[in-house]
Amino acid sequence: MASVAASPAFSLLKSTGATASSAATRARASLLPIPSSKSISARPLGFSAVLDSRRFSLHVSSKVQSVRGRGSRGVVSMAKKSVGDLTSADLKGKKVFVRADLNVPLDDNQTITDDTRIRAAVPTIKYLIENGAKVILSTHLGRPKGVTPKFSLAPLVPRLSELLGIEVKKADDCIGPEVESLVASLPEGGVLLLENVRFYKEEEKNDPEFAKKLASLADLYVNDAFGTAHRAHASTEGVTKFLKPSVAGFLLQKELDYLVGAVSSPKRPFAAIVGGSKVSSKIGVIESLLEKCDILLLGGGMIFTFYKAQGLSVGSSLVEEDKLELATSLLAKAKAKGVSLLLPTDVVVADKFAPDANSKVVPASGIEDGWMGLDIGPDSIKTFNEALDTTQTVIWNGPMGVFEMEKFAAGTEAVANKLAELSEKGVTTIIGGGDSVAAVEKVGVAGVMSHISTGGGASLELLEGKVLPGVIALDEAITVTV
Ligand SMILES: Nc1ncnc2c1ncn2[C@@H]1O[C@H](COP(=O)(O)OP(=O)(O)OP(=O)(O)O)[C@@H](O)[C@H]1O
Ligand SMILES: O=C(O)[C@H](O)COP(=O)(O)O
Repeated sequence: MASVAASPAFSLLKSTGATASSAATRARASLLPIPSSKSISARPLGFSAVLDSRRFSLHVSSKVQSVRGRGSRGVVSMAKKSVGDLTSADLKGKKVFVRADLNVPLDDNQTITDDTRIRAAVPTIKYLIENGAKVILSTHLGRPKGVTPKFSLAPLVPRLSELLGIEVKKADDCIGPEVESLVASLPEGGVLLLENVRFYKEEEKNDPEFAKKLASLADLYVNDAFGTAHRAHASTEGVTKFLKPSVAGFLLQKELDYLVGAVSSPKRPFAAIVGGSKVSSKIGVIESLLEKCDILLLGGGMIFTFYKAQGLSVGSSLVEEDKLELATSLLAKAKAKGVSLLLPTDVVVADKFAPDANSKVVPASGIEDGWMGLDIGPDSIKTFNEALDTTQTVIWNGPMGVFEMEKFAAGTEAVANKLAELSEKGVTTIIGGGDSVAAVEKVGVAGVMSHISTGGGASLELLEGKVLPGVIALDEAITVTV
């Protein structure tokens, strides 16, 4: 077999074995849905190939679906390079700049109220520690304007240390002599947490000089900050120009695997559930999913724009008057594409937007003046459940109603419970960030879903089919072996 190196990634891929039992392959295998089709067509970056599907894993970049595999026609591998492609030979003693998204919520006492993002960052950091790297960990917290004590990363240190099982050191800055000396004394397997990178306005400006200073601390770069991958900032994008290799962390890879991979090559039937407040904030997502899904279930505040576009009365429900034509065109598009688009047939209406409002269930055609729809009704839940029962892949973004108020939470909770039930039966269930994640957590079924995104804005942009700057900047891993 002759090997053709198609990018600088080749030597690393070759050393770890593109299809062998590398940590990368193992990590991906545990995360990935195995495509069911016999042959897979990949069209990445002007390169296309058809593989036999005897032995492969599937992973993706934000721009392309990639396939890594060995078939009778050889090996083709196209993806963003992953931290798992780096072995201890690549990592031992190396200073690795890891950009994570540890932007966690803190209460007034500076106590972390949800550590999901810290836990999600652990696999990459542990992998680096175990392979003898010196980890220089960077993140933002909040949206500070300059140095702001309440946005210091100090409250994160104890939880990070606990989860990693080592004492994490913290710097009081993210660049400069003090940081450099702390990096110099960092042992192999040690972790140094840099102070909030957004204390410098240069971060969000993606200032090249600032990026260069960050990069000068390390030998190579790992981006695991999926939640911030839609931002072209110095620590997410700028540094890649100065650090090679620049690779994806396990979390970033997993998010891409699900939000692009499983959505682009779903086990079918594939259903998308889209809710939330306004159709205007979900146009891109709906349009993109209409290209891929078999069933589209709509809920949340946006349905009233669709109702009104169909000539129904919506009382004082949320309506975007300037999106009526758009709603009509989305319905037509679904029909033209053969997508089964289901709008709720009944709704829970209230006489005011308040937890103690009077409420009742009415058919979609029966919303009276003075009443507003705040949840989908029981008939709709039944119809949605029946539709979901036929599926093999489901992605959900946006609540079905005002789930923050108990009276209007039934629709959202029903979807969360249905997805949990399906997940346990082997259906791939993906929760695409934002309030749907909060709903799944509230119902207590987060643990059974196939994937819960750690990104709000980033997951929306990915579902809209946008290229994320923090991903596209990473090294390609393209190998062709014939
Ligand atoms: N019928 C409704 N009327 C008014 N608001 C609604 C209705 N249904 C849901 N909402 C509200 O929509 C909000 C969520 O909408 P949003 O578009 O932010 O969805 P999301 O999933 O959180 O998206 P993102 O990922 O962008 O955060 C919730 O606060 C919920 O109360
Ligand atoms: O919480 C988030 O969505 C990410 O951490 C990105 O934060 P930002 O919206 O402040 O860039």
